[in-house]
Amino acid sequence: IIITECCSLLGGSVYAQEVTSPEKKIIQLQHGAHRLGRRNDADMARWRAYGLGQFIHWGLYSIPAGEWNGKMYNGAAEWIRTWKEVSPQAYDSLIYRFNPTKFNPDSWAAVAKQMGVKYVTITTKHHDGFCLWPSKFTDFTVANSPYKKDIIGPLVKAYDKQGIDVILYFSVMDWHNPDWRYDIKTRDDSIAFNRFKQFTRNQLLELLTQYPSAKGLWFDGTWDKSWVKQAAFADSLETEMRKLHPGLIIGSRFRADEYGKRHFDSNGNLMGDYEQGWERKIPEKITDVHGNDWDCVMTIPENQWGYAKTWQGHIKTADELLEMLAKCVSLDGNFVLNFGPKPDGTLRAEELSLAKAIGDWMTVNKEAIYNGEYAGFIKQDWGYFIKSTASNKIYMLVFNIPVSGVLRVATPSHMAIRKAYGLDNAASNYTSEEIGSSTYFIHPNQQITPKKPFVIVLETGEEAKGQTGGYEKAKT
Ligand SMILES: C[C@@H]1O/C(=N\OC(=O)Nc2ccccc2)[C@@H](O)[C@H](O)[C@@H]1O
Repeated sequence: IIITECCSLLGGSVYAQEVTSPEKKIIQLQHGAHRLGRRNDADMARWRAYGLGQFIHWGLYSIPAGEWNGKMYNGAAEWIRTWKEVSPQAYDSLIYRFNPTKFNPDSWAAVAKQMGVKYVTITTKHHDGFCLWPSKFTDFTVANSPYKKDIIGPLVKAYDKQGIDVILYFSVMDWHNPDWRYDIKTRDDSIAFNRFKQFTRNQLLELLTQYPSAKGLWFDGTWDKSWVKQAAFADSLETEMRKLHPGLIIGSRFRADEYGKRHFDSNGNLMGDYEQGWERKIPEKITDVHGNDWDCVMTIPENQWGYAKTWQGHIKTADELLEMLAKCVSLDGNFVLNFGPKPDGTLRAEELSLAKAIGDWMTVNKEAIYNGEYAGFIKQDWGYFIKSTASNKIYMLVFNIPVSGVLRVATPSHMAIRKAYGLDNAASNYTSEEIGSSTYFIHPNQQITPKKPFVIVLETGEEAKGQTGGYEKAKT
């Protein structure tokens, strides 16, 4: 600044010096990310190709369903135990009312199959500590409910039978366990929490041993200081789980590094195999995901994961959810839609109807979603581009037709469009017109008045050498 000031006083001018930022100091970490960049093994490639997933939140919270003593809880139904109107003991006594007589995992898996999901994430234990499997490490499980039987095993079996992979959701935070602590302040806290850490390790190894076909673990309830301070323990537990279950997929929410950094370590590197930060939100552009794999988990109402008697506010439509799905896959992510089954084991009508609508669309358009990845095309207002790692085709997922009726496409340079046709039926074809360098209009050959989002397939190829089409860049 001084130089600039002197020069300006002398009437000179100082061009901005290219200030090279000092080399970013790498912090030596024992418990940070153990891998840079994406996992490139077959198990992760399978996860990357899913596109569409189902989340299931089911447990004791499904019984009150957001209502207690006739009053409605205005938070997320699965958090009702924390409501000041609810005594923890009274909530925990719900175990004696858990008896989903109409639970039929095959019917859930059939709904998921028709919907077109490739994987399901199911709550084995949510924050309330109630286990949907007969864990040997606590009495607070289905085994001691009127239902008595294991829920997770039959669910895993039913979904595996449909060819839908299973990821097990596990909450580290466990409100029922007396050794759970939000922070470690005293020696007694530390003694109790050490017991809790062993309990957590025992349950996780138990789940991986009982349900070996599970492809991954979706961790939650890991944001409190007590767990954030367990960098070394969590790191060695993650290593132990991966050794017990080669290929296991674990997201960025499980553990913090030794400086308490979560999701991304102190050097900005992703912890775990994919970013788990997109809860009820979707990245806007590809740079928001930093080249990582990621999933977006989404509720149908604003914020209800467990079954809630009445849904407040806006309930997302099938078209909204399809657009979220398209946006996620177009930005290299998976879209995971949540279902909150009723206490009797049935699914609510609104969820069944949305699953059907999404499934009907997926039946026609699934090749644009499965194996989808970022296409590298400039985003256009009419919708989303997805490139298929399987077909190598480019898919245009159209949600907003311009008044001109013509869809603009700017291809990565030197890529020409050879052919364009509708996925709904190849007869609905389109003509591509080159209007500029690597820029095209896609003209429908007939009036398109679709009622649903639709997909145009682009077959592309290398522009002939030297074919500049006479488009000279302006000299500025
Ligand atoms: C999928 C959801 O995951 C949760 N929480 O996720 C969070 O990401 N919580 C959060 C996010 C930012 C800061 C602190 C907590 C749970 O509390 C909720 O009941 C549901 O299971």
